[in-house]
Amino acid sequence: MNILVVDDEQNILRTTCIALKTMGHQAFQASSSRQAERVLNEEPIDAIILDMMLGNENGLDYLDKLEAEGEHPPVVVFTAHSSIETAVQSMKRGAYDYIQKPFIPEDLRQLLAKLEKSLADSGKLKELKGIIESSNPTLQFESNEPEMQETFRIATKAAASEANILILGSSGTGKTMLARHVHANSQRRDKPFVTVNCPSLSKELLESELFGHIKGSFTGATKDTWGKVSAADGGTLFLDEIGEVALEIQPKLLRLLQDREFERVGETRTRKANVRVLAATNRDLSKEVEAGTFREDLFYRLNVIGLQMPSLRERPGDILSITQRYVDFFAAQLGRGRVVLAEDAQQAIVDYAWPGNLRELKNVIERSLILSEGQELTKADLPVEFHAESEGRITTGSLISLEELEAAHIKRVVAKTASLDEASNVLGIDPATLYRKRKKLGLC
Ligand SMILES: Nc1ncnc2c1ncn2[C@@H]1O[C@H](COP(=O)(O)OP(=O)(O)OP(=O)(O)O)[C@@H](O)[C@H]1O
Repeated sequence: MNILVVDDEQNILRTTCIALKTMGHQAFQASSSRQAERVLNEEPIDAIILDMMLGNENGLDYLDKLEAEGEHPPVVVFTAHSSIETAVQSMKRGAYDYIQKPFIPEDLRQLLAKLEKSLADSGKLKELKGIIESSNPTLQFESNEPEMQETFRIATKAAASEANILILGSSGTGKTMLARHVHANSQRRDKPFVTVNCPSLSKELLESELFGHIKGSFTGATKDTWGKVSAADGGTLFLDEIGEVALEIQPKLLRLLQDREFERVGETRTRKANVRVLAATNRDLSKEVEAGTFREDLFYRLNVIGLQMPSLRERPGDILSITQRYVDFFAAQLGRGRVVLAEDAQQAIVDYAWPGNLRELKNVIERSLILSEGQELTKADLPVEFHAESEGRITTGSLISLEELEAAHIKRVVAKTASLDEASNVLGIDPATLYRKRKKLGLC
């Protein structure tokens, strides 16, 4: 851990810092609250050891100030042997624990081990909460399809290494879940898994989100922040939609990958971060490299191991087992007991193109279960796109206008293909024309 010791007695500062270093921590020192503020602004501190007697300052006042400012690292208070009252006061005012002076190193070691565990637990708790909130059915990392088996095999093997991994695949194929799976099977599993969603932020905000910034470095930077790179220190940084990162930021990412170095926005001081980077994209990054919109050196650094997530349509042998998982999960959530997938529903699900992949499958099953009743889910319970062929069937020769025929045909081809690019290929028109036609015919 990075620990800040705040004490005005130089020899105590020195001996405590030596003891901390011997225990494998990084020690920082300050002999006044002002110095402590400075260190807190400059270093990602995990815990503070604070003496109650800071010359003519009172440690309790400083503790109150930290509390008033909001979130701060946990504080362990140093108290004199005789002042148990102060120790109790400090705990009431937000200190994590206290230690009496003079202390023996073993007491300090035990207290910090307890603190480290509780920090790790609260980090895990946050992560677990995130997973529960996104309410995922149990994930399936087994497959009947050779291509998917190969991806899972390499992912599991690579998890144990420190290699950066680039996960390619269309939207909703499970890239993020695979990245989490890699982290959960890595040596870093007890450290944070931190996601940065690259396209959701402007160039400036993305840089600050990644590396942090110092107060006043741009409009709206009202206080110093530590970015996600610092938050992921010791763990895994997952860069989602890496293909969207602006060219200006790419050299900074390259430096992080190459030298593990970065600077906060508005600061010249270089910092180190021990992060493993996993990245994902639904773009063809090698084409982006050819087009000059993605740096080749960054591409190779990220792509030490490349994993390809096939689309759901390319995994016909897995569709029904995953569907059953989703049915079981949502049925349990809705208190419906066991729900069976009728044969006509199974057939319709296998025949459908699933352009939105696993995400779409999950949504379709959730929605169908919410809207249906009984212990069987039939084709009739599935959404309208599953009935296009049979209801109001339109064929060549039907007494309808050319425009209606064209609309019906485009709609069915789009439903049966995995992407709009593929649909435009089948239709023999370019993607821009397909877009215009869909718009004109009210299909998008
Ligand atoms: N291995 C799996 N088994 C079962 N369901 C899965 C699996 N992986 C992903 N899913 C489901 O699919 C949904 C989409 O997964 P995920 O967010 O990982 O896809 P993605 O490829 O990262 O999507 P995007 O590119 O849009 O970010 C998730 O909500 C999850 O429930």
